[in-house]
Amino acid sequence: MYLVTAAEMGQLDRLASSEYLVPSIVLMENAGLRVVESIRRHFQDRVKNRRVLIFCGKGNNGGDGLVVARHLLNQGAEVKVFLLARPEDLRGDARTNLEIYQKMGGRIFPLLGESHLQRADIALLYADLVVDAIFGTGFKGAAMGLPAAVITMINKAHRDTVAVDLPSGLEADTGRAFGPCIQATWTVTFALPKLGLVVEPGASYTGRLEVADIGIPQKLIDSQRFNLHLLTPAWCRSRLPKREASGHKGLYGHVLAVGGAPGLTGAIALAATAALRAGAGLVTAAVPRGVHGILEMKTTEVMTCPLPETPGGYLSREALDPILERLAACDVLALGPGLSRDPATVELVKELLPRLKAPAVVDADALNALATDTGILTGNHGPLVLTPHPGEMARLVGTTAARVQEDRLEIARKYAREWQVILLLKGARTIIAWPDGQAYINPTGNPGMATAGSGDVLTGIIAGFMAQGLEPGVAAALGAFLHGAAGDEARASLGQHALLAGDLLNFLPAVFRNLEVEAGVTASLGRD
Ligand SMILES: NC(=O)C1=CN([C@@H]2O[C@H](COP(=O)(O)OP(=O)(O)OC[C@H]3O[C@@H](n4cnc5c(N)ncnc54)[C@H](O)[C@@H]3O)[C@@H](O)[C@H]2O)[C@@H](O)CC1
Ligand SMILES: [K+]
Repeated sequence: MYLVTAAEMGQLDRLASSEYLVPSIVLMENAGLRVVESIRRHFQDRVKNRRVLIFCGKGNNGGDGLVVARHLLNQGAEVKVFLLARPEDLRGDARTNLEIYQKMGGRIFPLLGESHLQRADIALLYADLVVDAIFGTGFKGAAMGLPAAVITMINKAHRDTVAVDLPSGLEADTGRAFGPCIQATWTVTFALPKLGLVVEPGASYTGRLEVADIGIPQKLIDSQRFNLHLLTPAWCRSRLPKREASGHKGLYGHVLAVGGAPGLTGAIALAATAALRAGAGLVTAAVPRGVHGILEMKTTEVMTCPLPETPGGYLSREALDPILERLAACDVLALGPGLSRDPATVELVKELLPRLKAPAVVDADALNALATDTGILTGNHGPLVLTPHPGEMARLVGTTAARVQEDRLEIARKYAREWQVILLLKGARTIIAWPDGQAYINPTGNPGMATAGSGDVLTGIIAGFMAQGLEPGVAAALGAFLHGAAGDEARASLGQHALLAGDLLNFLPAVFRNLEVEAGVTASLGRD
């Protein structure tokens, strides 16, 4: 599903009216109606006598709020509209909707100064629901003065709150809030999700996200060349590798996982097992000779291969040829889990990568090895998926993790293009940037997954998908979604504090099953 900026959404709204002759007031009516339907679901269809407070700004977001007010009034709710503008300041469709509402006897309370706040504050004590229609995509910068005071007052009241299109105070394009911002219980956004709703901290202000169809012609949406996407269950389902009725393990690819070091065999065991869980037919884990026996004990379905090691037990430069030989019989390399930063191993990685023909997933200490010479990435190389966390990304590009976090999307996109790799930048709302400029944002996952070994599982899943023939970019996106979804399943059963990376392996089957059998999971996300 496309993710859009405020300007892109505005352009769609305008083209719907100018090219397809959909009157803008029809779009506003549809927007308001979708919010009313969502509110009805919230109240299990019992809206009569519900006390609903609707806070409206002077723009079209406020206009949507007035449509909501009219329909809820018709349906017997006790509606109060607090208007953060003088009625005569409203223009166009918003003004029309204000006038209709007033003609129906709807009540408007002005919120124009400090002296008006108290009435709203008291009403909030008794409210069953707050509708936030103060600012939408037209908002920029920080809420200050009276709107800031109103937003703070609403948040302090801790009432169920539905945000219309966006939580007020949030910037649609950045997901940042430079002043107070509505903490929504849920948000009904129109036509397509806005970027700021799905990246942090915006996603936390947004609450549960619903995407509502307001009648923008699908043909118009399809004709746009947006290059930012939100991963959805429907997208993932349609890209799951197929299993043939007559299939055998040779059909589903062979992953070679290279990594491991003394004290770090768990990482490679997790990655290798995850590749099998993702459906790879065969997985071989190749590790330093000294820890080979340990890996044999830890894993059952995984094949293992001992490699030359340094006196300290780390992979040595002599492992290069055996790895290349093994790889000739494999479809994909997963490089990095538990590899260590021993200088000999770093040299091995730097010699190995330029010689790869098979596609590879490069993670953990293999990324740290690359950080010592990113010339490998700017030169000729085979298909690569890099899976850095912000710290590893910072080392790769010579900056700090904080700077990477400030500009996650642009940094991921820039280096995916520059290095011609699939760049999966981990963190809350993982980004998967493709070299052609397309980028995907993953909505699954939770803080319980910030635990040792979680990244190794992701590496294995992606490699497992690549082994089954998926394009590296699709494998990375699908892998991120399923990995996060397994974490969400694990949290639902175990809570987030006790979650272990190994639990992700155990919950992956449920995630696959849900994707395979659950049609229509995306209903709440609208059209794909
Ligand atoms: N045809 C359309 O354009 C449609 C628009 N819709 C709604 O319209 C919204 C966009 O409407 P608008 O473009 O009128 O803008 P908004 O209603 O989002 O609000 C913009 C108003 O806030 C002011 N503002 C911006 N930043 C501010 C700040 N930091 N502090 C104080 N005031 C600030 C602006 O000057 C403007 O008056 C969407 O979010 C959506 O809810 C829907 O009705 C669907 C159709
Ligand atoms: K809003």
